[in-house]
Amino acid sequence: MLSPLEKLNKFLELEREQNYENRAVVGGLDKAVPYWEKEARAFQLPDDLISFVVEKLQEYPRLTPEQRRECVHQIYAQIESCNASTKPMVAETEPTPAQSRGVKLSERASIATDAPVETEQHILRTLQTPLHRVSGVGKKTAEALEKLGINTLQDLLYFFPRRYDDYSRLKPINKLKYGDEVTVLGVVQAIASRQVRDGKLQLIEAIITDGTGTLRLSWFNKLWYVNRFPKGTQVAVSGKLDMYLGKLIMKDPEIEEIDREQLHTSRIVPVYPLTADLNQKSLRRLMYRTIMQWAPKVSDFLPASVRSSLKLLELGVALSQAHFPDSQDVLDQARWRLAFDEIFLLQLGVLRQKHSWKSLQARVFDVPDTWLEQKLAQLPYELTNAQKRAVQEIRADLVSGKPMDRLLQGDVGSGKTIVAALAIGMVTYHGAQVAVMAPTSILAEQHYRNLSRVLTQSDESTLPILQPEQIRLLTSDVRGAEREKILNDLQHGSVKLLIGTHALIEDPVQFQDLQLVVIDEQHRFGVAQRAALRQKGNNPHLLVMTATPIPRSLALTIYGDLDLTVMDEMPPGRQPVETHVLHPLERERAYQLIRHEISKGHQAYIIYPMVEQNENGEHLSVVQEYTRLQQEIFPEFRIGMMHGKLKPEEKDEVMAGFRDGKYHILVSTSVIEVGVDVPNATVMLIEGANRFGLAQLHQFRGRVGRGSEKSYCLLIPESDDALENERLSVMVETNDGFVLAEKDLQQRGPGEFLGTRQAGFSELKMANLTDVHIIEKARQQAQLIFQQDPELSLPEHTLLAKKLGEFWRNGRGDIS
Ligand SMILES: Nc1ncnc2c1ncn2[C@@H]1O[C@H](COP(=O)(O)OP(=O)(O)OP(=O)(O)O)[C@@H](O)[C@H]1O
Repeated sequence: MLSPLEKLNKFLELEREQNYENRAVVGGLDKAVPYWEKEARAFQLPDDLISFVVEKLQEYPRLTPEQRRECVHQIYAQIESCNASTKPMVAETEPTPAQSRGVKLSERASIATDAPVETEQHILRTLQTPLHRVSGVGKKTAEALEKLGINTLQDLLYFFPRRYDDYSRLKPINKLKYGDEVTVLGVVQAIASRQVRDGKLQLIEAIITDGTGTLRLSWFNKLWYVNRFPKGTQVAVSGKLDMYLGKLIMKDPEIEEIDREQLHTSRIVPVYPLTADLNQKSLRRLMYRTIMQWAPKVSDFLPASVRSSLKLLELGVALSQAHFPDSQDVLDQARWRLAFDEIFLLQLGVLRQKHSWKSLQARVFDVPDTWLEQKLAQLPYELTNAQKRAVQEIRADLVSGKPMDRLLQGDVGSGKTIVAALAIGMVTYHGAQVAVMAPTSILAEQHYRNLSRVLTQSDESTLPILQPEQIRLLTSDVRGAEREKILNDLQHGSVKLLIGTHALIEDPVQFQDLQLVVIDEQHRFGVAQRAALRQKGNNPHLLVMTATPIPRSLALTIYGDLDLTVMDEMPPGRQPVETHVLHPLERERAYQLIRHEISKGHQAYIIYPMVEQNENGEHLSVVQEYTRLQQEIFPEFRIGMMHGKLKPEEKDEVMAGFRDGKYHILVSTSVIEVGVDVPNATVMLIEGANRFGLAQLHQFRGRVGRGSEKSYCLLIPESDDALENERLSVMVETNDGFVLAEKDLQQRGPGEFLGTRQAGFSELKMANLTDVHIIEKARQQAQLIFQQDPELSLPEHTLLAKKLGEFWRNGRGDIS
């Protein structure tokens, strides 16, 4: 039997669909209303809801179609608000088939008649309900949403539109002009398909009308549109107006069925990301119901002081408006508030992380002045002022009794290795152990070689700090007996310095006395991985190194838990690398420059974006080009080839060969992006340069110009696309890594800039890490709260503490 709300809903649905014939199912209005009213009272629906609906339905027959739609909308809104204040949209038990069948308002109403009174706790718990248990969300929809990472009601509230269609700025059809790019609303008057071009193509044509005129639409090969948008469907179409036989036409427009009820509530309509199993219309309906019911109930975790000082929208309002905005202005405010939340939580977490480390005790590693002076005197060069400052700061950290948390940021070639080596020396001087973690095995191998050379007495340019057997390399390629021996020696303390990839975090790796962790970060490890490696010791000191200069706004956000040392000075004698963007047809000029440099005794790199050609053979690849270069272009030179698919011994052999001058040219993929140090190389040719970000190109370029010889970097994009070349021309204009990083961040956004492997920003849905204004405000507020209540134990911070834990667990993996 249908409940009163189900009956009303059925009636309204038929009304909405203008399905007058079927209205007989629920009887005529004059009969339906008194009957409905009686039943509604028997079901103890709230009196005010009943009288409101009855009053509205009685007006109904006298209304114009436009007013009727408004009336239906008002009834819906009233039921929504009534539902919202009395019961959750959630089935506390598994839904019955009737409950999971559709999206009926009434089902929700009937499920929850005996729902408990909602406390804050209850709401928080309910928001964690898995979607498949939410009434009105079918199994298929729940599964499709799960694919988008949306598992609970709360996730749904934070599942923001991809874009918005602003129907408040619509043009009526009779005002359209040739060339306009517009969105038009109308009803499909006719739609049909026919075969054209000897049956090779299906042409679909439709006519829509909005009462002011008609507009013709056409598509090729979208046969399913004929069934998807039959006559009478209310649609929104977007595209550019063209002319055909003197009449306006929109060719291949985007088309979408429109919910009239939503157009009434908001003229700026959200467009959500979809998967194959979701359609915009039903998803938007689900979102509407969820938002209307739940957004107003969400408790605001931001302390009132923060909200009022920044005049932020209340959280519930911000969530509703971010989905169904009343105007562009409120939408902007809503997005600001939600972006602020994300950065604020990130900053607050970072401050707590720092506080929790700083409250720990760490071992003191003091070295006598004479030790340091003696080591520095053994170097073949004098440290730059920036290097000296970095060494002093690290030395001060190591005697502070608190764990060091330092980020050493220095542009390519600024000499970070020797600074790290001295830090390692200060700790191993006392017999303790050090771990160095790098993001790739090539880089780990490079560090192993460099640090082994610098730290053991192999020639006059090195520091006799460790014996060669005290330094070991551990990557996933090191296996069997060799691995066992390393792990054993590490546990017994005879290995003092272990260098490797994230293999170091794995369980079997046990140190006897780990006291310093050095991470060559390249933004590729998240806070969680740093913490995991740190767990291997007893509050060890931490030094993070990065060669990509990070714009300040970003550094504060992602590395706010670290103290910062910037090495902003290059060793003396460095000349800027002369950079040119060449047309693909000018490749021979590049080859000539390479020949010329090699004839002077120098070496060259040639970089390709791919290891092997893809199926279409579109992109130049290392393997094919290596053969061509060796046979046709440079038969007189020895060429080495390097890419990630080589075996570790092969990589070693190639790198060592290039360093020792056995190869004149090294052709490689991006594996040599960072850390490779061969000062004799003076030319870097980058093919497919358009496929790399500016910061990455700068890293490549940093492989040359490492000595005092003049060096060159040649960029060849795959096409002569003017825009692309414009982007690359920034490389010609500046050698300053900071400028390039800022540009890169603007061009590609933080996700790309930081690299796909960056762990930890999945919780940033609204915020853009380039928005310095929000970052500054969020940082100030986070600092204020943190100074007041570092443990977030005041009653007004209870919700905030909870939210913070949730945010960091979901997005960044850890917070203590
Ligand atoms: N103060 C200095 N004077 C002269 N040469 C130096 C000085 N410091 C370092 N070098 C040399 O500069 C080169 C680059 O140093 P290093 O490899 O440490 O750079 P880096 O900062 O690690 O750069 P990248 O991030 O590109 O690897 C090395 O050949 C090193 O020996």
